Amino acid sequence: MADLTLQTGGLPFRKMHGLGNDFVVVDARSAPDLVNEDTARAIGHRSFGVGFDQLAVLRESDVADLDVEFWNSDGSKADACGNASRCVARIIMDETGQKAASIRTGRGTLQAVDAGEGLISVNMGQPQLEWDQIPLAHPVDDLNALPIEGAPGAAGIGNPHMVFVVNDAEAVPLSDVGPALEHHPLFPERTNVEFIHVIDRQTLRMRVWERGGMITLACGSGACASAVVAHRKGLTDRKVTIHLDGGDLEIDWRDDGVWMTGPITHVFDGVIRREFLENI
Ligand SMILES: N[C@@H](CCC[C@H](N)C(=O)O)C(=O)O
Repeated sequence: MADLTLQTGGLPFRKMHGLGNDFVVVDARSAPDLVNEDTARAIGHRSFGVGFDQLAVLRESDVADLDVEFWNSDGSKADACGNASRCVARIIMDETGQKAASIRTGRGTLQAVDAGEGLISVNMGQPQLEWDQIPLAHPVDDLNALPIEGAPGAAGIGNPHMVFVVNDAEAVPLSDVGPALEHHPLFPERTNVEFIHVIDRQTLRMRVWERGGMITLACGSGACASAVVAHRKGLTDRKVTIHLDGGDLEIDWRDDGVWMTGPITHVFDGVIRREFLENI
């Protein structure tokens, strides 16, 4: 049973998504702050719970507009979630009426801006390009060509990513190859796994197996890592459009960090019933 002191009838939440990468957002400024590994896993179950790719918990911050914590549906935590960061930025902008927002995550404090036409941009910071920052288990000769079949590249965006350049990302049997790659021993904290193919110097196609054990329709940090790896391999410019299963993200690796721009959707609000939470 979850350790709860629910004063009310349950746990209010927002359901949001960025390109089909979907989130339950719990605002712990006004709702019980009860998310832990067990509640995250239970709420995240698509048949027995609400279902999400990530859960975001919002808290008061003394350095940014909000502090945010991210959980995967397997109950693990993630320091970064690009698409959820864009959703949280929209919440802040709606609350404040401002066109900019700051969000403190495990990745650091991120800046986001309203890019107009329903788009939100967030600066995911400079990529982590040292083996122990990503982290890898040990140094490698070349971060752009890891000693793994297929010579993937690696980059950290606050979370680890392994990026394979392939001839046809559509043809990759993600659910067959994803689990073993997520748990590859070179990545002691597991890893997100992206497969990209180059359409032209400004355009990539990407599919993703996310750490946490799932295929998602989009991964913002994965799109940033893919853009960084493709550029470092000499395949693309610093600014690219990435076609994901759920739609397009624009990634621009600028002097001040990797900016990601795309749409977000607030789908509905709900309340998780007290009885459900008490029986986890
Ligand atoms: N979907 C996210 C990434 C979520 C975290 C990831 N599964 C991890 O464990 O690192 C995004 O939009 O960045």
